[in-house]
Amino acid sequence: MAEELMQQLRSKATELLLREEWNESVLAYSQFISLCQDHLQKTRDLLQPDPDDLSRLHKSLCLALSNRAEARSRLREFAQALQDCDQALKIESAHFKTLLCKGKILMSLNRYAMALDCFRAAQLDPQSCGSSESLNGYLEKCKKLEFLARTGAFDISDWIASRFQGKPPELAEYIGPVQIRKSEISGRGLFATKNIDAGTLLFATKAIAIERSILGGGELNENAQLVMWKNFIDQVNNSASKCPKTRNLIGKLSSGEDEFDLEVPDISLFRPETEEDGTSSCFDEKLDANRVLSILDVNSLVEDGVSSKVLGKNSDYYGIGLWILACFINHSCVPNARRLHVGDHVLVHASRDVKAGEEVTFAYFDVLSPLGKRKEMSKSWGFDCDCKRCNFEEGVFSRQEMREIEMGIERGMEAGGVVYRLEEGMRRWMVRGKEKGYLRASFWAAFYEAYSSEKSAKRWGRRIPPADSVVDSVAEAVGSDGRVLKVLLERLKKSGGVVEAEKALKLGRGLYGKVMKKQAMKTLLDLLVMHEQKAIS
Ligand SMILES: C[S@@+](CC[C@H](N)C(=O)[O-])C[C@H]1O[C@@H](n2cnc3c(N)ncnc32)[C@H](O)[C@@H]1O
Repeated sequence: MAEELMQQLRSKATELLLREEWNESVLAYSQFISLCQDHLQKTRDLLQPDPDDLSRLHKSLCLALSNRAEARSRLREFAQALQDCDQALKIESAHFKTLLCKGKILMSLNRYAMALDCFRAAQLDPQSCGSSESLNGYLEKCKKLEFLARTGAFDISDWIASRFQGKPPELAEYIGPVQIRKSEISGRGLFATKNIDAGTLLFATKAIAIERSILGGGELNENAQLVMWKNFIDQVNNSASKCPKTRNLIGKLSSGEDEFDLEVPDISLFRPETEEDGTSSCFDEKLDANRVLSILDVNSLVEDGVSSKVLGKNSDYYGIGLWILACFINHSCVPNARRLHVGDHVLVHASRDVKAGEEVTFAYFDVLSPLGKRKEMSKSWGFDCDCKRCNFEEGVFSRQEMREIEMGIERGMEAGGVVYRLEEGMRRWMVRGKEKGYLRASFWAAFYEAYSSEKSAKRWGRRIPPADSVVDSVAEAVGSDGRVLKVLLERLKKSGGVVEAEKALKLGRGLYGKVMKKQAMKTLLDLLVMHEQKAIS
């Protein structure tokens, strides 16, 4: 009787699995597994259990656990799916299907080294011959990702060479020379553990959740943004409910209050290989819905896709996401890092040379803007920026002459005139070195306009500084930026020059990172100029 019921349940579960009805299939397998375990226990309790019966039941149980793992992995319930795999492998340590399933789950969780062990073990199973093609495919992909996760040696050259056609390249999660420490800016921050040169990848991480949409203008836009925000919150909650580790990590993020008291998590916690540490049990009490909202408010980032940005495609495109490790980076108006979005990954690299022990910062908003505008933007982020540039500029912007320059801009003063007055002012106020770069960055719009127009360049001639020295000082102060690089590229196009070409490549590395070969970088820089020209015309 029990045998018959088991047979029926097994057929039903298999059918549901084949029909890809994952939830129902999990339920049916769970019933079958429980019956099978009972039956196994009863058979074992017999005075003389039949070894064939035991072996048959073990096989059935192993296969059912393996199939339930497959269904659970399709539902992205990875933790439970892994438990099923481990139970199945306890019964049959070389079970091909289970090893393949476990390898795929571990790969989805970015635990490449462990996934490789599974695929290699599966290769030893004689059953693997029939499925060798897909197994070899996974094995090769996993080897590549394991190498990337270990070395951070990403290369997106081919994708750029194809003008971002097709899917973005497959990337791994990687953590480079950084650690989390208490920050003098606020709460915790990310710090360099060694000297790093511009373009070096600091880390790459995949989003916990991303919600993307094409938004139109007006009221519709506002409604669509609300819907997006709601979907995004649902996605985050969904990820958190399915993975205790994700839940635990989200719980470590700032909700914007009492940042000074927040614990400083060890960077190893963010490595995909690190198992859940058990603290999640007390976690649910802390992570209520309001807290999730505050956490997302403080930590979510707008996606800045390199492909759409460079090609100027889909200007209405909007994506919002949560990239956990990036959440520990504080803002500075003199940032030393940038982010590059490729697919669902964010790659954070140094945008200029960074010293060991220096805090890694990126810009939450446009830092090529004057102090007043930056203060507004920082307020809307819920903090008052207290960086050295803001502190320095507080003093300078209170000068009467500075106010006159700002008023001149409002009244439509010619860009060359603004630049001239600012440069003259800096000479009189004895502003030197980096601080010159700060103020030039604040008035970048005027510099940009002055250098972009032939008429202005002719009119102001030597009374305004040469563009390349301004580009150098702004890049040194605030790191690489597409608009700054563009001025250099325009000059390069007109007058050539090896030094300028090298300088442009260095700025390009600061802007996009070292994740592409020289030729691909040149292609990207050409695309950048073409897009800017289109945007201007
Ligand atoms: C994404 S978190 C950055 C990491 C955060 N410090 C932590 O301990 O988790 C953003 C929050 O950090 C703080 N923050 C970031 N940059 C700041 C700055 N320049 N000045 C003051 N507070 C800043 C603000 O409270 C902001 O809401």
